[in-house]
Amino acid sequence: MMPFSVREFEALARDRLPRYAYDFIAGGADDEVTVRANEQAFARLRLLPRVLRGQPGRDLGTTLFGAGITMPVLLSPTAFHRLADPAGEQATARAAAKAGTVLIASMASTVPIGDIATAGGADLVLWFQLYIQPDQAVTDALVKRAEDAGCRALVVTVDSPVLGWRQRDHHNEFHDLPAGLYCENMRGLAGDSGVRSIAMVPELSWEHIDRLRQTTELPIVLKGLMHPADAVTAVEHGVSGLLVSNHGGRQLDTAVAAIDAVADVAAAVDIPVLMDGGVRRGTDVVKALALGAHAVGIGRPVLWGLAARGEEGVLDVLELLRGELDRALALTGCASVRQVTSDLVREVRC
Ligand SMILES: Cc1cc2nc3c(=O)[nH]c(=O)nc-3n(C[C@H](O)[C@H](O)[C@H](O)COP(=O)(O)O)c2cc1C
Ligand SMILES: CCCCCCC(=O)C(=O)O
Repeated sequence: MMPFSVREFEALARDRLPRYAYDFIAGGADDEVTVRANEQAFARLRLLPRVLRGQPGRDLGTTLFGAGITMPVLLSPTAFHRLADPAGEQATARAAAKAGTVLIASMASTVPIGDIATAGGADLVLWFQLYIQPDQAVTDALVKRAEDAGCRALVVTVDSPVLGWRQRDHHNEFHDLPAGLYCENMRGLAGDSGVRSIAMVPELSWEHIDRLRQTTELPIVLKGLMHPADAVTAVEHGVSGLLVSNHGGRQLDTAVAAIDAVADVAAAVDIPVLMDGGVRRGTDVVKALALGAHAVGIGRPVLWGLAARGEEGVLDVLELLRGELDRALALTGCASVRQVTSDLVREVRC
C-alpha cells in the first residue's frame, strides 16, 4: 500500500524494523513527555487563513548560507541510517539531492561523510553535524573530514553535555551497533572504538565554540539551543545560524516543545533560525515559518521513509511534505514562503 502521510510511513517502518531499531528511532528520554509535546504543540497552533489572494502557483524555494533549496524542509541529523536500510546514508543523500534540499549528516553516520557526499553528487547541499570531542585533535580531524567532503556548514549539537536516559534502549539492551555497522566518521581517529568513541562533553562551553570558530571558515549553526538569551550570546560568538531543537525529546525530558521556543529565539536575533521536532505535516511547516523560522528539519520521518522503502521512501516523505506545504500555502492565501506572516497562526487551548 502506498503511504499518503508521514504517519503512514511510520506504520510501515514499524512493521519492517526489528523492535530495538524501531524503538531507538521512536523513543526519547525518560517518560517521553517532550517527544509527545513536540507534536501536540503543533496541534495547539491553528491557522487563520487569508482568502481571495489568488495566485497561479506557489514558490516554496528559499536560501540558506548562499545555497538555494527547493523547499524550507531540511533533513535533520540522525544517527545510524544503516539500521533502517542497507544503503543507509547513501540512500538518504540521493533522496535529499533529488528533492533539492539540505542533508545534515550525523557525525554518528554508518557511512563515512566522504561517501555520503559522493552518493549525493553535485546537487546535494550537505552539512555536517558535530559533537565537539574532548580531544581537540579528534574534533579537528572531524572538521577536516567534513570540509574535505564539501560540507557547506557545521551543525554543532549543544543540547547533549550528557546523553539522555533512553529507557527503551535500556530495555532492548541496545548499547552497540549490530555486526557490520560502524560509526564510520570516527574510524581511525584517536580512541576509535565505534559508537562508544563518540563522547559527550559535560564541560562544553562557549570557549569550545570560540575555538571552533577559529578552526574553520564554514558557517557554524548551533543545534539544540532553545533560550533566547543563549541565542543572543551565540551571535556574539560568531555563530551564523540556530537550529531550535530539543533533540526530538531525546535529551532533556519535559523541555518545552521546540515550536514553542521558536518565536522568542527568532525575535532575539537576525541570523537564520531553523527548528525541528514534531514536524509531520505541511501545515506544521507553515506554523513554524509564521513564528519566525526560516526552515524546519525532520528527523524520524526520514528514517521511517528509509525503513519503509529505502531511497524512494525518503524521497516520498519529502515529496509528501512538499505537496502538503504547497497546499497549505494555497489554502492560507500565500504565494510564497516569504508571505507567511505571524498573523496566520493562533494558539488555542486543547
Ligand atoms: C534516531 C535518531 C537519531 C538522532 N541522531 C542525532 C544525531 O546523531 N545528532 C543530532 O544532533 N541529533 C540527532 N537526533 C535528533 C534529530 O536531529 C532531531 O533533532 C529530531 O529527530 C527532530 O525531531 P523529529 O524526530 O520529531 O523530527 C536524532 C534523532 C533520532 C530520532
Ligand atoms: C554515544 C552515541 C551517540 C550517538 C548519538 C545519536 C543521537 O544523537 C541520538 O539522539 O540518538
